[in-house]
Amino acid sequence: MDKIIIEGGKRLAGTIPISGAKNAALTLIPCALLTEEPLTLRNLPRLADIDGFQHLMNQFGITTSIQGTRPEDFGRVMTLEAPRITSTVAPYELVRKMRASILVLGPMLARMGEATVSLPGGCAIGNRPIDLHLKAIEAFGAEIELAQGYVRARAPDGGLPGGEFDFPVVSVGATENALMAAVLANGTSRLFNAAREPEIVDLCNLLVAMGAQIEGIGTSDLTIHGVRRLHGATYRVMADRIEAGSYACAAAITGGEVLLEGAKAEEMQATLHALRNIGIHAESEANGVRIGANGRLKAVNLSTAPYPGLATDMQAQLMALLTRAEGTSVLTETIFENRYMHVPELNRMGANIETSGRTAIVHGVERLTGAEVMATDLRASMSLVIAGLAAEGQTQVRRLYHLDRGYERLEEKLALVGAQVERIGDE
Ligand SMILES: CC(=O)N[C@H]1[C@@H](OP(=O)(O)OP(=O)(O)OC[C@H]2O[C@@H](n3ccc(=O)[nH]c3=O)[C@H](O)[C@@H]2O)O[C@H](CO)[C@@H](O)[C@@H]1O
Ligand SMILES: C=C(OP(=O)(O)O)C(=O)O
Repeated sequence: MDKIIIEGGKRLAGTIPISGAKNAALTLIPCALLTEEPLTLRNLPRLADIDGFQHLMNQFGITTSIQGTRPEDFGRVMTLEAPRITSTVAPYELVRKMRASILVLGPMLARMGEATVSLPGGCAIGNRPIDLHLKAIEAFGAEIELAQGYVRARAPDGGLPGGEFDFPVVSVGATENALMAAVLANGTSRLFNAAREPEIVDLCNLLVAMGAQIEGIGTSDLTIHGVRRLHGATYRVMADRIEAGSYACAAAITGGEVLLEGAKAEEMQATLHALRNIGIHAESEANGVRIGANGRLKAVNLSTAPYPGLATDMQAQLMALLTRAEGTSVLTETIFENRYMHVPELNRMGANIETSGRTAIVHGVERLTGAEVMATDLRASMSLVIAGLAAEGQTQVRRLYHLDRGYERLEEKLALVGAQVERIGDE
């Protein structure tokens, strides 16, 4: 299994190109199910999750072609074309590897009047149910059946009528599924307390480019007037605000200065606000966001929340940064119940963190020391890389398949700004 070896203590300086957003790409790709015409997505990140989603789309009879396969290219262009759907089943084998597969439920149902998708199951960061995905499309007129680990959704003859749903909890994925189900409904649908994440805005913008009629984009109340058909489009995936925030933490913990090229400050305000409170300079520039640190870090209290609050996907990376701050920080994770798996590993590197339920208390330490570490989820793995960049000596991060789900060519990007980092296969 591959591992990354980091020699800590190098100050990061220079420019890091920010890739297209994984979490946007994973909801834009299933939009290809909504039209017979080609959908071309530009700036797709090269990630294991994108490859997995491509396989899933192929399973439905959708053809996919990719440009930009030169090793030196960041980002790719994928054209998906679905003149005919040959299967409406998303099998366990593919869904198991990638939770976001559930996002085919809404568009498949909208196009074909039925969809059968394996239940994704729990995962490392928490239980992650899909009840709200199902309730929202039920409210639009679908019949749902659960059997043998699969969810089967059917629309009445003539298609989904559309309807209203008020989310009791803000859910990014359920909002996305509901939107993709509603765009081809016979009537008007309304979503209340919908998620407002920039990735949802990106999805709405693509759907509108395909001919959908959506009001309230960027707010928590969305009105979707169903249309008879959608057409193809060419669309550029938004920049990855979580990748950008992760590299901001990496630069900050080394006292470095980097330009996060392509990052959009307005989409990562909560992260930039947290960084400024920690004592980091963060400025928006024409072609990205500039991060500068002078080495001194201040403790802060942070709590995750749905957008525009602080993203849960930034919690682990900010915690790694705060291990080196002066004083004690308190972090509260309000979105997922089990998202502190990086804590024991960070403590093995010399951090001093205690957890109690959803709270983590981070007592800043003078120094971190390199260690062999591994984590069980994507952002937790990144937090170990960040700690490793500041640690004395060598850190080895294992189980890279987590990082490969969400960070395009991590070691190359870090090397660009002066990190001493190498990926090796040890088997
Ligand atoms: C591919 C993708 O975009 N993943 C992101 C998406 O995940 P995902 O869409 O899975 O996360 P949700 O926004 O749905 O989850 C938010 C909360 O709602 C709960 N919930 C969700 C659905 C449901 O049917 N019932 C329910 O109770 C979850 O357990 C969680 O406590 O948003 C999360 C929250 O910003 C991010 O951490 C993930 O990176
Ligand atoms: C939790 C994440 O992703 P996913 O929902 O794909 O597991 C993430 O991006 O941090």
